[in-house]
Amino acid sequence: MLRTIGLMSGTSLDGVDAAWVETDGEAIGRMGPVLTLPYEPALRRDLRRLLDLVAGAQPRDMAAGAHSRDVAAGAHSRDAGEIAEGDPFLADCVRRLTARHAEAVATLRAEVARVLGEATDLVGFHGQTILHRPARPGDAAPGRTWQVGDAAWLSRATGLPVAHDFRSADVAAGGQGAPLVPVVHAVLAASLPKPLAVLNLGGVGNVTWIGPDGALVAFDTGPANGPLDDWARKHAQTDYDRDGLLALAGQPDGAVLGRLMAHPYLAAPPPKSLDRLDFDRALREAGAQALSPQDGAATLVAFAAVCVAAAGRHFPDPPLQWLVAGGGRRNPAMMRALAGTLEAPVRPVEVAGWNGDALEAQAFGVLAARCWHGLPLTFPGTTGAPRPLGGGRIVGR
Ligand SMILES: Nc1ncnc2c1ncn2[C@@H]1O[C@H](COP(=O)(O)OP(=O)(O)OP(=O)(O)O)[C@@H](O)[C@H]1O
Ligand SMILES: CC(=O)N[C@H]1[C@@H]2OC[C@@H](O2)[C@@H](O)[C@@H]1O[C@H](C)C(=O)O
Repeated sequence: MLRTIGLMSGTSLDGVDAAWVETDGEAIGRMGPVLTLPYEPALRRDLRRLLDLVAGAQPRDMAAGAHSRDVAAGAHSRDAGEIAEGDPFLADCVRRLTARHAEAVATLRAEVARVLGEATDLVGFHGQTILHRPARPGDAAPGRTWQVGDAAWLSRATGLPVAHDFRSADVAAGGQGAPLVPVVHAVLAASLPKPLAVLNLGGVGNVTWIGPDGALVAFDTGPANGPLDDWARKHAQTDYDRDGLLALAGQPDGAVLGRLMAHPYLAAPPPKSLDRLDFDRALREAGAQALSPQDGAATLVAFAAVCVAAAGRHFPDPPLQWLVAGGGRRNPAMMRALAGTLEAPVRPVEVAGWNGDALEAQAFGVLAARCWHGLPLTFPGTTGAPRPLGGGRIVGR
């Protein structure tokens, strides 16, 4: 087995998660220490600005109707906006982001040596997604997904081989390029009763349905914490709605929620995936901005839960339970909304003995090992890949 460190910097832009995992890509041996290194506020702000700049003056965010129009017309904006490779602001963000990842690897390696007396063979480096525009059904042009981070620099800094660029081969083959973690959910859930739904509530939500025969259906559900974080930053001057206090003090607005629920993304069949900013325009057009801080937060939470319920309607069979990972499971308003909307029990992944904060980082350790061994990362049921597809590249092997 390979001794891996998986690194994930998610759409919440809050920091880098790192986890040590022993794996051959098909089975998981020991799970070692994990850690999160938060980004300093200036880096968070700059990454958030980078997303806006890359989306460009005419972001392909999905106002109600845009998804179906795209599907019908087979066209949406392909421009990568105002930032291109080599831009000095981008380069500076990448340098600071990669340095923080190197720090995470160094700190975790020291901890692994201390606690387990073990070394590390391979790093799985997701990088930071700054643009995600996979092809939609009917699109003639190929899609694009862009994760930034300097894998060669990280490899030199750590002296380890680094697997990276996990999504682009799938997108080039017509897949969605996301979600990638489902194959790892399936490994972890091997002994759990099926059908099972594993829900990740990050900036964006994604779900993996695992059938009794191991079949996978996975896709992004809709916005989860992303718009809520933006809302809390604007209306409560906090990075996120800690413990759901703002949302719990408000009421979802029926009219705004009704307009959001009509969004074509919810009814669109999988495969499907989202950019962090894809719903911003729809939220504005639905009138969310006019709500009070409390009602706005409650409405965003309710909408995230409605998106998850809509996702459940795309499963072949209802799940026996929903296991929830990601920061959203720490938000009592979110968990309450899910419990009120979904029919099966909703529980944090910790009930299965998993670590809901480290799951994605652990997954990128496993995906790095799969890349190393040439095993597929994506499947027709997960990203809509035309067949099981390998992905990722390794630097420093
Ligand atoms: N105590 C809490 N109360 C409310 N929300 C919380 C709490 N802890 C974390 N969160 C939410 O979880 C978010 C972070 O979640 P997570 O780390 O899973 O996201 P991510 O990995 O960056 O995103 P993605 O999975 O989309 O890539 C925070 O931005 C916040 O919205
Ligand atoms: C393009 C991209 O980075 N997508 C992320 C994002 O964050 C959550 C959701 O949207 C998910 O599809 C994906 O991440 C996880 C790790 C995945 O690929 O499984």
